[in-house]
Amino acid sequence: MSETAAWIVDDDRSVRVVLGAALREAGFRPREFADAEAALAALETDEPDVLFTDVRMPGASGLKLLERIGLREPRIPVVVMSAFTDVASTASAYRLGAFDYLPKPFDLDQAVAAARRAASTPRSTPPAPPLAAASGEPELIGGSAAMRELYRAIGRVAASGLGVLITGETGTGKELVARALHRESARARQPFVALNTAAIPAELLESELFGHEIGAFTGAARRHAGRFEQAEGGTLFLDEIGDMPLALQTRLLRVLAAGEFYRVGGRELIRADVRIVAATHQDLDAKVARGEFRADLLHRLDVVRLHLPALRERRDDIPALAEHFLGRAAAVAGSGAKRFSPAALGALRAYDWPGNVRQLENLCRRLAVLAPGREIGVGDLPPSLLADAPEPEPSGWSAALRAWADRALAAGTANLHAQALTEFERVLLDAALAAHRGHRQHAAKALGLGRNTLTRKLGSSRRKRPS
Ligand SMILES: Nc1ncnc2c1ncn2[C@@H]1O[C@H](COP(=O)(O)OP(=O)(O)OP(=O)(O)O)[C@@H](O)[C@H]1O
Repeated sequence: MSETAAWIVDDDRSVRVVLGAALREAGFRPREFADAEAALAALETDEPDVLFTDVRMPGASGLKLLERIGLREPRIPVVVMSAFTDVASTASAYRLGAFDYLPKPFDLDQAVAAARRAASTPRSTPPAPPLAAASGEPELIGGSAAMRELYRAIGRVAASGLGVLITGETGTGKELVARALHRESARARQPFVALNTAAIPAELLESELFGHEIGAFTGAARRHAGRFEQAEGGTLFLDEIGDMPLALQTRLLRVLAAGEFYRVGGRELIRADVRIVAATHQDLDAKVARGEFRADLLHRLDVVRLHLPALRERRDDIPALAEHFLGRAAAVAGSGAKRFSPAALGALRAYDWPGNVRQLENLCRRLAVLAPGREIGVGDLPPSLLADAPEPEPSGWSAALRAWADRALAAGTANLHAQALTEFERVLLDAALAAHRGHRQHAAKALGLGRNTLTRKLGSSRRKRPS
């Protein structure tokens, strides 16, 4: 590769050095800047083929830099790097014309791949105009890797205006994602209209979608604007699209293809400038195979697919969600601030949540009102939740232990057995004490040890603990 100039703007020297080295190795010519002002000054006389920028820096932020580059040299592809991976940050970067958004800490291969893509993409697309995001709606919560990836995808596709199909089990937040897609799109100031296909009787669905004229059918006493009309210029969210009857699927497909429709019983042709975001918890490909869903409609809706993982597949998000819902529910109920004990949070984390986030939210609402004390303990949780909790599997840590042992043996580490035992006890004792807020007697009981044994072990584990 001929030498392609890659600029790195980051106040963190270690990021500049590590990323610079990786880019150099990949054939780029890196140049480093500690702040946005220095990069802007350099732009007076030189120009990179790709520019990486951090967001939070002393002086002008990376987003400000992106905006200024957009005004001066809109063809320079800018890759934004940030630890802030929520939908709003990601989407505002894309709105300001970012070429890509890398969540920090990032993988160097990912960064190099982004640089290659940027350098080889024809530079003709001007950035989309900036747009103030509406707010006040519930924000998506969760910082697990799966959710961060989702925020990034939302940020990327929101502004594109493409049709999106959101898949995921019931209660995983599909409607919230649809709202975020709308909020971060150029249609944000137009209406967001939702229709749950499964909640409306099949015979009423057509007039719900397309509206009807007076007398179009028995009981149609007034002209009614359908959801398509209500959503004009904005986004129509079709939830549970898999439940749409075949005849209506055919009509929907025609409307989407033609961009216009008639109300039921109407003669006036109505324009449909609507972005469709559809959602389903069903396997639509299987429905297509069974002849229950039109393949051509699926292709039309499924331009981009966003999958929402089940809550049990991102257990790391459970404590933050639970605390958020509990705080909100307690405020609404006026029942005073409450919190979960660490052991209760552990139990919530272990449960499988077949109803996903909605089930967790409902439980928190109940607990905010019904749990007596300020701290919600394991005993306040419904027994069904505890009975279903799977026995934790030791296989996860035994694999990690094995990997550690293999490495330590290869490195010729001395006293392997003693080291492993010390660590084993330390982790167990710390976990039990944390779960019982430092109460030794309770922690000992939970571990199946006598109190004196626990105290002795604590003494020796503290002595052996590396400083
Ligand atoms: N990541 C999240 N952060 C905060 N709240 C969430 C999150 N995910 C879901 N919720 C909340 O959980 C509830 C269910 O979410 P939502 O209605 O979007 O799910 P859904 O997947 O559309 O469900 P269904 O398939 O049953 O229609 C809502 O009250 C929503 O606000």
